[in-house]
Amino acid sequence: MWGGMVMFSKRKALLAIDQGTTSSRAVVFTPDYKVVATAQREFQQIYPRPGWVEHDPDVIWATVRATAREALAAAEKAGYRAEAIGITNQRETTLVWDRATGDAIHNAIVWQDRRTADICAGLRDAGHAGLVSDRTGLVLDPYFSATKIAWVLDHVDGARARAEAGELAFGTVDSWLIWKLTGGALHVTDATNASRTALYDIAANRWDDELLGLFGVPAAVLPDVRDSAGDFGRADAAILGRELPITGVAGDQQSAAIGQVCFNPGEMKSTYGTGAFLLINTGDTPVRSKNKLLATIAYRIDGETTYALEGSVLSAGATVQWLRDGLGLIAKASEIEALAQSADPDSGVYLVPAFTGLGAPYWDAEARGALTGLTRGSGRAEIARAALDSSVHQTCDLLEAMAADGVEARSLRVDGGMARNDTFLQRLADLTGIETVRPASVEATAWGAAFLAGLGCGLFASLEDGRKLWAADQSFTPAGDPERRAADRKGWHDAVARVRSDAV
Ligand SMILES: Nc1ncnc2c1ncn2[C@@H]1O[C@H](COP(=O)(O)OP(=O)(O)O)[C@@H](O)[C@H]1O
Ligand SMILES: O=P(O)(O)OC[C@H](O)CO
Repeated sequence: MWGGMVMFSKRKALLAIDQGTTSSRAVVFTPDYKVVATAQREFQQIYPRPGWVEHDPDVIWATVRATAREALAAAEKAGYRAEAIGITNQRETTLVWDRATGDAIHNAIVWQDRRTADICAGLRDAGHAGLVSDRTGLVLDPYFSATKIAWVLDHVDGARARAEAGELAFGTVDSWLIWKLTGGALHVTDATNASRTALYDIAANRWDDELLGLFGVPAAVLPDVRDSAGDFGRADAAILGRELPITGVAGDQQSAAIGQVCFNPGEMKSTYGTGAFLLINTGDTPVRSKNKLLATIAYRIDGETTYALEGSVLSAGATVQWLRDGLGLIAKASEIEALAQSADPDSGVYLVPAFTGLGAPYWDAEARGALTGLTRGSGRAEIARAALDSSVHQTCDLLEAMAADGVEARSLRVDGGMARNDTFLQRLADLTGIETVRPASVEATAWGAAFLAGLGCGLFASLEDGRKLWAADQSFTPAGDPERRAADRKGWHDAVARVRSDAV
């Protein structure tokens, strides 16, 4: 007791920084997965040309710093003190900065950006797709960082020469944030983020010289790759108010898979945010898909790599946003549920949301969206239902591709903004024929990073500590008529066939 004041020690907590495509969030968790404080800032999307998507690197950093400070302060007020930071991030998004000044030399080129579609097509035509998929588990598509890095080096005056001279650094958003948080002390990333660059040999766990040559990326720009839990330096006291170790890092979809405790082969999650990303744990070996799914690193802990097979859908929640912002059919995303329920279930209307092309299993960067099957009886409700169904059908496409690769799942754990929508989840169970489970907490992505940070700083001993903390909220059991399902799937495939860039 000093001066009449009783000093209580604060309870331990973990700060997750979740830097997403549309917003930056900070969440402070207790070690038993309770949310103590959150802060969130949306930021501007920059669309310089059709198919191009950029973010301002300084805005990414400013929103992360502001939300982290706000969440830490709120947690302190509530009696909690963060012990460590975990970072999770939109993946593939590419930044290049000047090592001397710490300033980015170009806007971040976002994963959705298609500006390098021609470069990818050229490399495919020249027969390089096999090398890329063998080494990286990825397909040759503008989605991944490699061609975006080369684009920046070739379009900013003098950048290529400066990169070769070691003056520039490349990073995905995690690297950029660690660089900023540590005051430029560390240029690092984790294995999950490295596995999304198309420059990383996922089996050998190293940057690949042949790929660096193929894509024209100088090795001097690359970050050091670390385990997903461990030492990522210390956030400078001047930035967050006090020094804090960064001890966990993973790309956001891998982080969600960790938060959803997909630790055994066959355990699967699907996150429905802007896009939708389905990851199934495939154990200690990457599964080489014959159906254009991605083999990726799920996490690397204590030097042991666990792999996942991933299906990436480019537009899921973004389709709901388009109904809200583009068409004005709804005022809020949540209104889509009631509207879709009022639709004629046999309307035959399909929406193919190929706004930025189609992801897995099509990988058609040039495809563009369509609404098909319209009649005079089709209205707002039918379009809303078709919009929700487009995420259901795209999930079915992924599961069918996985099954064709010999990877089957028994149940699907869902999270992300759209997972609040019960109508959507019931349709998902009905059309996939798989039990669909929503966990008690929808914070899987942020929790995954907090959990990794807890592992990295010794608050947790092993992954099994995470499993004990996961609980289900609601299960959606498949129902519905198989004939209607088959007709629905056929209707979807017909609609997709019409938008394919190679369709005749
Ligand atoms: N009730 C709902 N039904 C359908 N979609 C929803 C609902 N609530 C939110 N969404 C969609 O979920 C997305 C937001 O999810 P979130 O996980 O926060 O995304 P991200 O991390 O990609 O920014 C938005 O695209 C929004 O349109
Ligand atoms: O920011 P999100 O949640 O839309 O996730 C983006 C993915 O990481 C892109 O690969």
